[in-house]
Amino acid sequence: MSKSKPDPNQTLLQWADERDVTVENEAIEDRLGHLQPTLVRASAGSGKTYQLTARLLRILLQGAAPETILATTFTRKAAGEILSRVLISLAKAADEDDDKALQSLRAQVDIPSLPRSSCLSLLDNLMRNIHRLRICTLDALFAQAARSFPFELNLPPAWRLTDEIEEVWMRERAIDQVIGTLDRSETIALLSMLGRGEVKRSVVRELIGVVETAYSIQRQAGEEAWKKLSAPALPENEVITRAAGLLLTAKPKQKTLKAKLEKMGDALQARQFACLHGETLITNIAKARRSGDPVKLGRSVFPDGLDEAFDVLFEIAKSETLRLLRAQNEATGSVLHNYDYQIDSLKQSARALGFDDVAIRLASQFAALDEQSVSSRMDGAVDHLLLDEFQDTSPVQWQVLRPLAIACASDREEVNPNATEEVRQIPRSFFCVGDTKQAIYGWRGGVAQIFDAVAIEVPDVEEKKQNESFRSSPVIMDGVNAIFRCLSKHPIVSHADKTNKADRGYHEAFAIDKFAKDFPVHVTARKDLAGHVQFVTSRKCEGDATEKRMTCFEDAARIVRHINAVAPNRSIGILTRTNRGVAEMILLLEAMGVDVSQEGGNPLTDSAAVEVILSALMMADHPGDGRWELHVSSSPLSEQEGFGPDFVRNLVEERGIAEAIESLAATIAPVCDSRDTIRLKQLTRLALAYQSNVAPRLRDFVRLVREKRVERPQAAKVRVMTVHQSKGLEFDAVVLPQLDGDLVRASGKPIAMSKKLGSPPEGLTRYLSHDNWHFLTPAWQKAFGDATCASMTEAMCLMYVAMTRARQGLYMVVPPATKKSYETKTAGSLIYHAVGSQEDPTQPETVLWELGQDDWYV
Ligand SMILES: Nc1ncnc2c1ncn2[C@@H]1O[C@H](COP(=O)(O)OP(=O)(O)OP(=O)(O)O)[C@@H](O)[C@H]1O
Repeated sequence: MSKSKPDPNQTLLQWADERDVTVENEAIEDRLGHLQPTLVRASAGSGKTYQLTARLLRILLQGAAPETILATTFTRKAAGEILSRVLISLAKAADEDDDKALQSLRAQVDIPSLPRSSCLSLLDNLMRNIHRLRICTLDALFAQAARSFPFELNLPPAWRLTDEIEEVWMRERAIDQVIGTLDRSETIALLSMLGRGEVKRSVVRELIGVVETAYSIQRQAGEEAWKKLSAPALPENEVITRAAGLLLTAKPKQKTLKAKLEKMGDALQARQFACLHGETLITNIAKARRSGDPVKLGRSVFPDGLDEAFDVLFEIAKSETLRLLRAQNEATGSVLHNYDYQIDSLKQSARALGFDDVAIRLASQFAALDEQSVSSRMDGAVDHLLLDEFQDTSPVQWQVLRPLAIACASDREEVNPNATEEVRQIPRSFFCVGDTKQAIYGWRGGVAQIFDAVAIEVPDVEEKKQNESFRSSPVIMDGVNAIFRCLSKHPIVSHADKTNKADRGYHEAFAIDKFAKDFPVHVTARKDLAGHVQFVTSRKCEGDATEKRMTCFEDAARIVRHINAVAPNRSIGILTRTNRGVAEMILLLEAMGVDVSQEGGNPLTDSAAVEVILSALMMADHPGDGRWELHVSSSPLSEQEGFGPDFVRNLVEERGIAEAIESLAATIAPVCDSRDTIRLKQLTRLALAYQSNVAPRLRDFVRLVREKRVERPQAAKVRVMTVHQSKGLEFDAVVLPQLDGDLVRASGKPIAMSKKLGSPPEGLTRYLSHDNWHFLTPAWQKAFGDATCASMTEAMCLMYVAMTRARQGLYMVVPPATKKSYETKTAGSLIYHAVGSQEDPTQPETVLWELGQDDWYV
């Protein structure tokens, strides 16, 4: 029977189904052959999601069953975006009236003869099996995988996942329990060790700091890793006495030298070494030993005969510094060990686990399993693995994914031995895409070099590069190239001491230089688009850093208001470094009358109506506290008969939190505007979800509402967010008002020493300020240097992500520099030197650099 025309008795889908199986699939398969394992290193806007979607569609068009495909990405939003792109492309291509869509799908999947009927039948198949197609975040995948290994992972029966609020709550309880295990003298000793000899913070704050920064890495490395950094013993007693004598009897001509030697000699004689911490003379001794020059103080050279005493001084300072660091490390390890026990017991008894818990348990389990067993137990066989945003994958996550990746990339000639009968036997495949220039989640454990691990560990991977943007105009690309390819012009790089690896500056310079040298020339397919790049100083401001920031924000807000007024349909993204910056910017824009929304949303407490309801709940929970009653008394709620703490408590007890809130909201609704009404509805929805908790308490719900961000249903054209939140998004114009903070800020994170990338660290230490790095062994100096390099690289990545969100307009506002040389370690200064601006950066309201035309939006 001819398959060229539909049988009137068949549905179009049945006809298409049959056609596919007999004719077109053969054509498609012939055309596709085996899919080579592929690793795509792609620049911003070059269509990573587009390519991943193309690969996914090709696999599906080849006839693979949806359940054999696993695609992962970084956020739920991105996962939703991929799925909707798959469905929309198919739906449009299946539409008989849309020839253009079919052509563009053919181009996307690289099958010029792709019949429309195949799109229709695949769409139909997918719609019926949508639940089988796994496009998810790594977190979701791991949670799902953990369900296949409940015994091996020692999971409590009927376990569930925690949310971020519950995690914080459990952490606080576990810290309380840790403190409960210590008596007063132990607490003081612990605090002193954690604070390296000083008690600066309360025990709770100190422990929260330790847990936040170090718990996750200790879980991978184990407590023993904190003992790897050793402290040398003090020189022998008589050696110290002799050195003290040499220092005290020396006769330099200059008074300053004499005073310094006496101070040092006295300290040695009295065995009081505390004054050696941060002592310039020690730094100068280290410098002289490196260069071979004599030891100096300022410009004055010490007399001969003191070298032995200087070496002893240095050794004492080294021993003291490393001894305190070692004690701090051991205290950190032991307190985290205690914390681990407490949090684990809490989670076991609540039968709850966080995403990190799941990933760590899986990683240790998977390390012991072979590829086939992992693949077969991952909730059904995975034949096709597609990894998006790969640069943000952590070493722990890669440990879990590696066996699957290797299984999918190997044996491509063979079909999966675990595949069921019904599943079409399609050769397996592996695809991975990401951009190391966008690795901005180092703090979560993401390591851009993981990318290189894929190239080495996955067999036969074909590497591809993609640096053509489908997003940005030529002007934006020229701007991005001009900045990032010339970063090394900054004095941080050109003046760096390239001989001193114990110097933080050396590693920072190295990172910037490498980023610039590795930066590929970006080109664009959007040659038709106009564009404008402008780098300006703000108005003059004599105030402190906060006032200077606010002046930049105000000037940035004016740029936004102008573009929004003349081109209201253009999308504008204002990207800040901090959450605080987001809140400040929103207030400013709202005060200027600009309709603005926040990415990720605000807590619902941005609505006065929600605040009133929360006060009513708090009033019921704390009847003795008059604040809540006072707040509620000025609202329509108080006009209800019998309204008071008992009224609300009874309402909640009888009808549950969600219904009680709905009822209270109904009373307020008549005086609410549409924005408040939407927020009230969202509050009710939040209460409905919260109600399913085991023991819902009013005050915990109020806390949840105050912390949880809820997006407005419709984003405004002007959106404010942090650079981190802007990842994956694009705007017609991007405004960057916060380019003057330190590029790298102290994170307090421990430093890890690892032999092999992706394997757990062998040694851990708390941070040591950079002027003490000369006391470290070369191996530890390297570990500190690598961490510095990683932080600086991440700062470059943040700049890159921010600038490449722009399609056509890019506006950067910095405060006027304090010196003409503008040699600060800030993004603004880097840009200034990279583009070779000849303008005076100390002048306010000055265009330091500009490309393109300012009427791009007409
Ligand atoms: N080959 C292509 N042909 C036409 N348009 C494309 C192509 N690839 C991507 N695009 C379009 O270019 C824009 C950027 O694509 P996409 O979001 O996939 O980039 P990306 O590489 O994921 O970007 P980023 O990493 O910066 O988030 C999108 O609007 C997309 O539809």
